[in-house]
Amino acid sequence: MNTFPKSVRIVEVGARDGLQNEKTVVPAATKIELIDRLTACGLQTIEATSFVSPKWVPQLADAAEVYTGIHKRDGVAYPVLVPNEKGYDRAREVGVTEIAVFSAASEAFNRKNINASIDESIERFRPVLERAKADGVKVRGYVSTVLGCPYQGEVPVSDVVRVAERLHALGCYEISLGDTIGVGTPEKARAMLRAVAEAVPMSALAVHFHDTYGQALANLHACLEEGVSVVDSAVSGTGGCPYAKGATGNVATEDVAYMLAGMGIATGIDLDALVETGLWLSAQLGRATSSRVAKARSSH
Ligand SMILES: CC(=O)SCCNC(=O)CCNC(=O)[C@H](O)C(C)(C)COP(=O)(O)OP(=O)(O)OC[C@H]1O[C@@H](n2cnc3c(N)ncnc32)[C@H](O)[C@@H]1OP(=O)(O)O
Ligand SMILES: CC(=O)CC(=O)O
Repeated sequence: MNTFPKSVRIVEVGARDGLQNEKTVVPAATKIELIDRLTACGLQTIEATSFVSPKWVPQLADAAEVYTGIHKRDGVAYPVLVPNEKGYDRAREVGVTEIAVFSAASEAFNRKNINASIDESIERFRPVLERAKADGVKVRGYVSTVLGCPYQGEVPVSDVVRVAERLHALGCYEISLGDTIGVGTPEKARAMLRAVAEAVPMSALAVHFHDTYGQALANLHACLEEGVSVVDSAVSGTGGCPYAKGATGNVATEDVAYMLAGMGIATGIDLDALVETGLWLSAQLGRATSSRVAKARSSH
């Protein structure tokens, strides 16, 4: 007997994960239009940008301008990535009410990505979480490299569990488990999620699959069967991390929404509007969409 959820909340990460790895800097006005279009598609959570160092991720140096420019709809969350207190200060200056902190299950990746060990990153997040609690700001936590690391290779499941548990204990209301380089396969993803769910309640877990090896939808299906009900994805299948070479985009939101609709699982998303938004974005980026649903719908 499966335990598929009745509804799924999709966390749209295209404006952040999707655009952080672009070769050219996408203009702030385009980012703002993208987020406004995504809002109109019925998404409940739209990650807007990152308040990280512009030296490390110049593509998102316009975070304040983008966050200020978007037309926020009541009931829709617009979280942003924050790596440290400086990022928290910058985010709060423009009125951010939800943030995400991010660490990894692999030491090697964490060092490359945020110049810190896992322990150091958790200590860096501690004052951020304390201030967020006092300010009434919600905090999500990411664990990257949950199914493989570009530098270390295999990542023990016990390392994923440990970091997820620590972020949850620190006060993150939800932990997103990221297959940063898209190497996972369904039964490995299922086993990893089951192990984490023994330490952190399933209701506080999300999954985040990159599609490098074409396994993301299958991984997702296995995790939905385990009962996860929050899924990260990126419109048009954009995405990638500048510090995880070789990884391709996230699973496309259009493809996730189509699969979930076919399974009778509610998302609240207007698929036609989303496909249109993804095609608009790929035109802005000057390349074809990576969404199979968008390709199928635009070929006839
Ligand atoms: C899997 C994924 O997709 S994860 C998301 C993608 N990856 C990322 O976004 C990587 C983000 N990483 C970073 O921003 C960096 O590694 C940091 C900020 C976390 C740490 O970098 P470090 O160089 O060790 O930071 P450090 O504290 O020494 O500061 C260095 C400079 O950056 C500035 N800085 C640090 N944090 C921030 C911030 N949040 N916002 C703006 N500037 C910052 C400092 O002021 C300093 O500037 P200066 O050289 O002009 O004095
Ligand atoms: C922070 C993320 O974007 C998650 C990941 O891909 O590891």
